[in-house]
Amino acid sequence: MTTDTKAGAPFAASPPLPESGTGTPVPAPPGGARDAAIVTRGLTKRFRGGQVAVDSLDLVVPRGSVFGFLGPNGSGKTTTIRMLLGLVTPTSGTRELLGVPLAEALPSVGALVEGPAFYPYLSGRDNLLRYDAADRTADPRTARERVAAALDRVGLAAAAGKRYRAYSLGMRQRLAIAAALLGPRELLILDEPTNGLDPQGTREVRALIKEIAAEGVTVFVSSHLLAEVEQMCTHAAIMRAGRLVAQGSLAGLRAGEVPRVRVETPDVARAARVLRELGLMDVHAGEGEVTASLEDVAAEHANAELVRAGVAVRGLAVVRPSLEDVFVELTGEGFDVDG
Ligand SMILES: Nc1ncnc2c1ncn2[C@@H]1O[C@H](COP(=O)(O)OP(=O)(O)OP(=O)(O)O)[C@@H](O)[C@H]1O
Repeated sequence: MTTDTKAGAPFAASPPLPESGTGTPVPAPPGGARDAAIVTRGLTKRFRGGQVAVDSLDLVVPRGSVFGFLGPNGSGKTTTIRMLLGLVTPTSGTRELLGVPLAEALPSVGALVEGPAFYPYLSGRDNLLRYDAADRTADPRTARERVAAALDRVGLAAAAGKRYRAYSLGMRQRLAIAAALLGPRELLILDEPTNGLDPQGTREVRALIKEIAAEGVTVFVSSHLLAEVEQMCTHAAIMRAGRLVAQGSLAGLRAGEVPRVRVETPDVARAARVLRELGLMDVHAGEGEVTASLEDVAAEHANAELVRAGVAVRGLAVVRPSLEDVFVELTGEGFDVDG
């Protein structure tokens, strides 16, 4: 996904046109899908060359969640998002947004897929006015109010009259999100919204996503950054090579992983022996520290036993599993991106 200026390019693509509908609404599967903002069933996209970009995807995105759609580059995130928005026709399977057929839902869905191309010499406000004018469902008489509200919502009210080219990367991306928020939205779908941003811009966009979610909008956001999803999201789905590896709340995803204890000590050999004797598993003795899987042993009990055995404990910490641990556990592979 890119969000950049294409000087002289024709004005940005208008908001996605509704498809003719997806047929019968998908019946709610068990597990709260009735309250879902997005439900897909067997959603599949096979491109003409035979490449299966998305393979039988069953996704349930709870309303009110900030849902991280996580996967390495090429794992099928953008293709899924394009299918959700009716920009790509699925080869098979169904998708339902906001509990109604796609055409009905799309006016309540804001999206940032390929970032809109803004004119560098126009102000943020004028760019949004042009963007709004391209939406044939929007009432031109209320365009100014809509644009002002969207700019205010992303914190650009004070910079509304500034030319786009003077905007920082973060401001540019916030303007793109403002474009997705021109109407009243229940669901916001963002494809890699922090991609290509500097650290400041990334912080701005992450903070904005949290604010929008706090107002009750469900946010579905794709990312190839594990750390980003951990910081920003309440729920996540993990994709790998077009397939869904896992989905759920972050707490639920991590729950299958046993926490580890890390003991800082000069007596690594003795500490490792004590921990093994206590029943801790997967004990690793390193330079000045021992780590082990806690299993059912309470950390304070392990600490007391170490001290009783005469181990000099300099520090002891319980390390909660990360999403990366979950990913590695599920796939046997590392997540091939940096944080
Ligand atoms: N129009 C297309 N024709 C053929 N293959 C495609 C097309 N679009 C995507 N693909 C392939 O489908 C797979 C999934 O791509 P997709 O862009 O959905 O992944 P992604 O997770 O969004 O990755 P990225 O973050 O790199 O865009 C990739 O192997 C890609 O090369």
